[in-house]
Amino acid sequence: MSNPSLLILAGDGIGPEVMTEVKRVIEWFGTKRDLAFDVEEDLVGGAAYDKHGTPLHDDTMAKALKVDAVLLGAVGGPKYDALDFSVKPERGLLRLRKEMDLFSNLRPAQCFDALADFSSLKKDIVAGLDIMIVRELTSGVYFGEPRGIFEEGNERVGINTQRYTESEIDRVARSAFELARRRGNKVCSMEKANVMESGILWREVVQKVRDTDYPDVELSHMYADNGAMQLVRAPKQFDVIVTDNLFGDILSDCAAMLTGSLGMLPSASLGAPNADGRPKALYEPVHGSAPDIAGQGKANPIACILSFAMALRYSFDQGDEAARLEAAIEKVLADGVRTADLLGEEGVTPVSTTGMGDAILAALDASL
Ligand SMILES: NC(=O)c1ccc[n+]([C@@H]2O[C@H](COP(=O)([O-])OP(=O)(O)OC[C@H]3O[C@@H](n4cnc5c(N)ncnc54)[C@H](O)[C@@H]3O)[C@@H](O)[C@H]2O)c1
Ligand SMILES: CC(C)[C@H](C(=O)O)[C@@H](O)C(=O)O
Ligand SMILES: [Mg+2]
Repeated sequence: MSNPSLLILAGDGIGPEVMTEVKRVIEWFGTKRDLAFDVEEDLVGGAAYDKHGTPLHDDTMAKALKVDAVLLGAVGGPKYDALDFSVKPERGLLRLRKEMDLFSNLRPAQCFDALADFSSLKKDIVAGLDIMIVRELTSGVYFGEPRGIFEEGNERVGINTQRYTESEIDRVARSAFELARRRGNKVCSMEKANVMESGILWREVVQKVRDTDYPDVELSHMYADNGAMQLVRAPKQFDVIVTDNLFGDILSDCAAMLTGSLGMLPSASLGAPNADGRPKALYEPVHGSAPDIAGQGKANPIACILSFAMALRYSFDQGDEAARLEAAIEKVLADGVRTADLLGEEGVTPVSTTGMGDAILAALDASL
């Protein structure tokens, strides 16, 4: 049988730096756990624009549709700020999400014990935190039509459209309820049904899916602005949060900070299962290309490495190996190893991106 296939798209800024550490981890699983992957690499974002004049070449798109999973680093950067909107690096990522139909974006926020003191919130508010944000990823205001900048009278008007069909809401709600059943059995759905019709429909459909097929799962509804406040006030009240594309983007950055750093938060973007039961999937850290620290060896690779752990669990049915990798990261943090974004304690000297990779590989060796 051939090895499972991975397409690595490291992208821009710190993307290639953190992905270098992920590649070492992938090699480790191949040599030490007999879990080898066929890895192919390609360009996305600004890196693809520099070579091809487009943030995602059609050949790369075709490869992404063929492989078992895609791992992505990050896209974007100030060098590309002035580009036409249609070829901006971020469009490459949005095309991947849309054409792979990755409608369910899982963004866990877990607080590692060793970092509870480091969160901007008080320790008792975040210690033991384990929530999962399910963000709808292929619709809503990111993709709705009409959109654009138009002339209207003697001025211009910028338009984006929030649009959700019942089936789009239904499928992401199901993925949230399925996940909840494997966790704390609780879903909180967030929208703004008080001001948006799309929010009214969202609330109705989520409730119907629950009443019809998931009556055993506890469901609550919350306005997304209150949700943001509650995430900072008492985040442990949540188990699974399901929300739309834009609210999910914002709420997941907020949740990331509960865990100490944006450099800690992984994500999985999943589509419908193929014939073999494996979903179309793309794994990426929640953070961006961090232009302020790019090229300095300072980036925290943990979010990207944890994204590979999610790939092991959700694409390759290797939950035990994913847990091994997560435990190695937990051990490294408990031992006090810190990249610069995780500083806060007195007298700690930060390690580089590679230094963090070295420590994680050593902890993996020690796990054998
Ligand atoms: N999925 C993605 O590829 C993605 C996500 C968000 C932003 N972006 C893009 O990235 C560029 C920069 O955006 P931004 O500055 O708003 O967000 P960002 O996530 O790149 O950075 C925000 C802050 O967090 C820090 N940070 C982020 N990841 C880190 C890591 N791994 N280790 C240490 N510190 C880290 C950065 O140094 C910065 O101070 C923009 O072009 C944006 O569009 C891409
Ligand atoms: C880079 C950008 C397109 C992206 C988004 O807005 O979805 C990012 O912020 C994210 O959270 O993955
Ligand atoms: Mg974002």
